[in-house]
Amino acid sequence: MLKGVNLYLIGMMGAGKTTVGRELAKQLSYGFLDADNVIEQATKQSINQLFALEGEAGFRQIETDILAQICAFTKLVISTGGGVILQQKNWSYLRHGLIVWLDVPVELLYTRLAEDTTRPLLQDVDLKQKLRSLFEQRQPLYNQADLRISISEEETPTKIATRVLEAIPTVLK
Ligand SMILES: Nc1ncnc2c1ncn2[C@@H]1O[C@H](COP(=O)(O)OP(=O)(O)O)[C@@H](O)[C@H]1O
Ligand SMILES: O=C(O)C1=C[C@@H](OP(=O)(O)O)[C@@H](O)[C@H](O)C1
Ligand SMILES: [Mg+2]
Repeated sequence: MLKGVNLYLIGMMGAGKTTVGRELAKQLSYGFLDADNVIEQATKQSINQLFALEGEAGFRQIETDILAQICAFTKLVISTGGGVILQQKNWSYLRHGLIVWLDVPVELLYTRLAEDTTRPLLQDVDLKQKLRSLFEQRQPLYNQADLRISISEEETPTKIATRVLEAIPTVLK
């Protein structure tokens, strides 16, 4: 159906990009890459360490460099980090493939991320407030995806992956 074209998952932290991406790759018989994971392997640093060492700006540069390399490959599901949409340049890489936005309400993100310590932007802040403000800033950018999958209440990753696959034919030219 996709003829080898890559599928890029975008959306807020906690939307399930990493979890659903793995499942989608299985269902599509595609390879799977999580961009944050590739960054961690390439730099031998955790995302937390990278933010501490390089700042967010340094992390964004690495993220762009990694995306530039990943997009040269085909037959991949790529789960991006939630902030990938912030850099205009990244869109030129994402547009090599089909871009799917997992749109999950802040309330649900909050319940998923309340105990999380792996996302530097969410530490030592009012979590709900921070998620709200990030969503407000980023929503217009996520909205540039080819496909939006709205997840209003908890569904299994398998179910969500199936919904994505069912929706893809509606946006293929
Ligand atoms: N469909 C789902 N149902 C229940 N929990 C989920 C679902 N998708 C993700 N999660 C959980 O939410 C958290 C964030 O998921 P993750 O895939 O890391 O999101 P992202 O990569 O978009 O930040 C994880 O603890 C994960 O297990
Ligand atoms: O939204 C963001 O700015 C970020 C999202 C994270 O990935 P997930 O979206 O997979 O949590 C990770 O790239 C980093 O902590 C920054
Ligand atoms: Mg992730």
